[in-house]
Amino acid sequence: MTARNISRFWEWGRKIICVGRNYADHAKELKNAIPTEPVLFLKPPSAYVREGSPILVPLYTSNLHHEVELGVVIGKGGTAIPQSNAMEHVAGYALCLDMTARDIQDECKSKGLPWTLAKAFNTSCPVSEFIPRERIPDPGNVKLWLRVNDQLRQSGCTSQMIFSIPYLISYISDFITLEEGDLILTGTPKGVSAVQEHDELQAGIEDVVTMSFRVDRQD
Ligand SMILES: CC(=O)CC(=O)C(=O)O
Ligand SMILES: [Mg+2]
Repeated sequence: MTARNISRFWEWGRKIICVGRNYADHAKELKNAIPTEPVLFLKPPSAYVREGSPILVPLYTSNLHHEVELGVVIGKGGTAIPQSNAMEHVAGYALCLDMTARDIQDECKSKGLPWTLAKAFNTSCPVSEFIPRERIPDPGNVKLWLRVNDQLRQSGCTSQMIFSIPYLISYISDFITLEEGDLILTGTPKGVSAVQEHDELQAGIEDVVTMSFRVDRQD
């Protein structure tokens, strides 16, 4: 059997675990309380989309938002991982978008319903190429940016995260066993806004990676 290559983790069919409200400035812009514990939700592997394929706007939303986030790719699985060992479980990183149907999320929030249709639809998780861990020696201090049609919309630094990457790995693994190939989205800084059909999204981790996606309406 051929060994699977972690650099194509999106093909493995593993979990995508997302952290919400991990930046105070973003929690404030959506008038959410600053969390005292990480807010978690999931996307299925069918959410992945790679450069060259479009982000599809679901037919049921009229307010699709971009959220640029640092993704952490798990290289070694585990349960109840101590914070002190957490970084040993990281194979690398990816730049990710947590595409969000904000109108549907608002409706779900007001009804006390889960965010699944707002967050987990097909193409809701655009990802960059795999970034080996050596290329980001300090993941707690990298700059993320996102432009829509060449206009800067998001610019933030992972130093603003409320919960650090080791804390998140440890916290998540207490409840959900982490497996090799899982991806953790670590939350978005402020500046989220709506995208439309035919928009061009560009995002980057300063000095490390850039990626581009076009937005299309679903047939
Ligand atoms: C309010 C949200 O959509 C939470 C989220 O995904 C985030 O990144 O923050
Ligand atoms: Mg998010």
